Amino acid sequence: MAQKTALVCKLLASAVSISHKAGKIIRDVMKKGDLGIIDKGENDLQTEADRSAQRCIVASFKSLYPNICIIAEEVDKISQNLDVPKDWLISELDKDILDLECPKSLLNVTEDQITIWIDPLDGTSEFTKGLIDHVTILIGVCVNDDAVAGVIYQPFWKNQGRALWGLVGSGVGGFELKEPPTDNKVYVTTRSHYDKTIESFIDGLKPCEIIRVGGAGNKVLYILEGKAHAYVYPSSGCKRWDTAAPEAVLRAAGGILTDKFGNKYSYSKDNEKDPLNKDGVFATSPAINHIEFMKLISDIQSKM
Ligand SMILES: Nc1ncnc2c1ncn2[C@@H]1O[C@H](COP(=O)(O)O)[C@@H](O)[C@H]1OP(=O)(O)O
Ligand SMILES: [Mg+2]
Repeated sequence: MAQKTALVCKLLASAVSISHKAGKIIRDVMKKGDLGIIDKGENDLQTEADRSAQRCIVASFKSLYPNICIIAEEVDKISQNLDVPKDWLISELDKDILDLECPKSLLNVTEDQITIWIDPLDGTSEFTKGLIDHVTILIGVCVNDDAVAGVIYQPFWKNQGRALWGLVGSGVGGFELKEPPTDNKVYVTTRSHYDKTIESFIDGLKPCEIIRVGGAGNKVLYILEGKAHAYVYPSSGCKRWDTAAPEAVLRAAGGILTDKFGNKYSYSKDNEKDPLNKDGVFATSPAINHIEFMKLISDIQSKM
């Protein structure tokens, strides 16, 4: 008898397929040239690409899994309109993901345990400035408190886009996992939310190389592709939809993401009303001892 596909694997297979369509929607908005920028508040923008990509992703998930809790970044009326063109409703399941063996611990997960956190366009500030390589689509599948599966989709990778995925207990795919250099330490941090607090942290980390780029998904990709040892963001501002998918892919690769005290964020649906990662984001490569790294962070904090 054919084995039933586990729910988490099905959700990841959907996420990969849906991300390809949302990526095409984002590329089309960019091609059209009118981004329809709205300022949501201090240093927090939204464009037609954010709105349309979210509508595609949420409408597709809702039509396939009507009972699963979905939390997406954009909360305005347009973004919440799920009456989308028919070809925006993606029901295919990515075949490579369906071929994966689901880790034992995730085999019996039920719909009520799941929360899907969605950032339809991470790196909006960079997108509006034409820094399209910083942009990603983030879809994180969480079971109770934990981010267990995720897709980081780069819509502008080689002009066609690619989906990078991870499943905790199984592995990662869609890219080549690389180790960071063994000589000097490289840290990646914010481009658009840089301030005095971050500058002091960075000063405490020296000697090192600092790379400033946009997007939480993009920064975790720097780690996964061996271009950085850690992602350092000591301030508030990033939300659970920014970190759910990146954390899942990073964990699947053997890395860790926590707040500045070394504590994990919870991705349960209870966080819907307060999704802020208020104690920052510190993510490390599988090649780095996260506990040792957080001791260094704690020393820097005590001196500030
Ligand atoms: N102060 C903030 N206000 C709004 N969004 C923030 C803030 N800080 C971080 N973010 C979100 O976290 C991501 C990573 O931050 P940064 O690039 O500054 O390191 C950003 O791309 C942005 O997501 P988004 O672009 O989806 O709004
Ligand atoms: Mg974001």
